Amino acid sequence: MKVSKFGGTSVANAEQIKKVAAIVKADPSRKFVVVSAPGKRFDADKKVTDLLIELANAAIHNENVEEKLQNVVNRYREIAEGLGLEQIICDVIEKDLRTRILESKSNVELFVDNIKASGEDNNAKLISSYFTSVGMPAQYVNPKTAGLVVNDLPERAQALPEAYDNISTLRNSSEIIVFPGFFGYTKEGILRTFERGGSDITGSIVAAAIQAELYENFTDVDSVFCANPRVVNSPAEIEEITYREMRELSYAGFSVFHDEALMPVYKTGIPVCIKNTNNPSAPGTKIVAERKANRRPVTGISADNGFSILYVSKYLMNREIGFGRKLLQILEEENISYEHTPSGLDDISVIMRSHQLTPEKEVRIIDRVINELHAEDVHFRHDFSMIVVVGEGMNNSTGLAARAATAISRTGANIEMINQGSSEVSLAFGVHRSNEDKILRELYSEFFAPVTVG
Ligand SMILES: Nc1ncnc2c1ncn2[C@@H]1O[C@H](COP(=O)(O)OP(=O)(O)O)[C@@H](O)[C@H]1O
Ligand SMILES: N[C@@H](CC(=O)OP(=O)(O)O)C(=O)O
Repeated sequence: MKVSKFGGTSVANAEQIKKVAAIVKADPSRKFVVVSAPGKRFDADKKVTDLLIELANAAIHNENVEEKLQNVVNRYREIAEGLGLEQIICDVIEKDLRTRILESKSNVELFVDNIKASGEDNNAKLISSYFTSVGMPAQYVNPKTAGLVVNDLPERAQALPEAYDNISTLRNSSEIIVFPGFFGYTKEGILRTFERGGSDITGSIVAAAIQAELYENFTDVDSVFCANPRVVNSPAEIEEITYREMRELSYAGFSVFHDEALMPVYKTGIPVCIKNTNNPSAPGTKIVAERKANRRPVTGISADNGFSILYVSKYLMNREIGFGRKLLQILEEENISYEHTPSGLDDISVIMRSHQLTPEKEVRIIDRVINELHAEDVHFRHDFSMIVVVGEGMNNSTGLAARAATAISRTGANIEMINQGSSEVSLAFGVHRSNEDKILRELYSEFFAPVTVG
């Protein structure tokens, strides 16, 4: 049995959904279909999830929501029309959305999560009706009924262990299960969404729960490329990649697959295949526990922006027992997670995602580090990118860091931080955001340009 997840671009309009039906029909083992909300139909288009966020924000600010609501409903109307479905399904969707809009806004996060999740929920209802209408008996399954229980983190929920047992009972269904991605329910029955891009996570949870032979992730590219194709021209395709390589790359910018989606399949050893809805016969990229070695030490290079650095210096810091712990505790108390902590004798930098910071938090953190840890220089710097070079072959390849640093120096950019992960499958460089793209291109030509991936 396979679980096939179709991303936003694969379900963006009627034409795409017809391709999805053909793909599912072509292989009877595709019994579980996880769907996203309709995504972009063209570059300048808006995803339904973004339209829903606009709608939720308008409602919270007591603005007139009618136009924004119609923007969403019209996307489904257009799809239903193109698929030859009865318009009644759109009336059901509109009614559902109006009910959600009228719910209490006293807890803003809860309200927004509930509106956002309707994108996937209503699309799953629509797609299962379409499957049935073309002779593919299908059943929409709500994550609450299926028991996809999650913890109570708004906009970034995580599945609880019992979710897997609950969902496993769906194995015996004789119909194709159409499951909405992106959200689950707490034990108390509160809806919570995953992080953006989180339908990948739902697919992985379902695949692990039903012990699928394969988790297929259908998107709009033939494979995972060695670098972001929006920055590097025609990057090489990756045939096979390990879970840990993919985790490192997804976390740091390979938006094609959500990094958190790797955990459930990794734990159960289920292989993943990234495939193209627009070209399903292409082999795609396989994500596996172990892959055959190739000649290259580097598998991929990713880049992501939105990082800030907290710089702290204090003379004789190295002699002070507990300094690092106390510093990180201050961040913990501000609910901030960190990514890297490169340090010298008398200084330490803490690198974190900037979205966790507010001007007030920054002032509080600086005050506490000065007053409680008696540091001499404490300041934040923003607008950094992390460029991560990843490959299983890196740990037995000498001179790789030197090659990467030399390539970066050719761009004239300054390296703010270097961090070699202890697993030695990754090497991260902190650079100013303005240099991100040119560094990515230079590193790509250093490690990939002369040879084709085998
Ligand atoms: N290294 C990479 N390999 C392939 N695609 C990538 C990579 N990095 C970024 N992408 C982008 O990811 C996109 C697919 O992911 P996403 O937009 O989330 O699709 P979906 O709508 O299927 O969920 C591709 O169109 C591509 O622009
Ligand atoms: N629709 C949600 C969840 C998701 O996974 O979407 P997509 O498959 O289009 O990346 C989002 O936009 O974040």
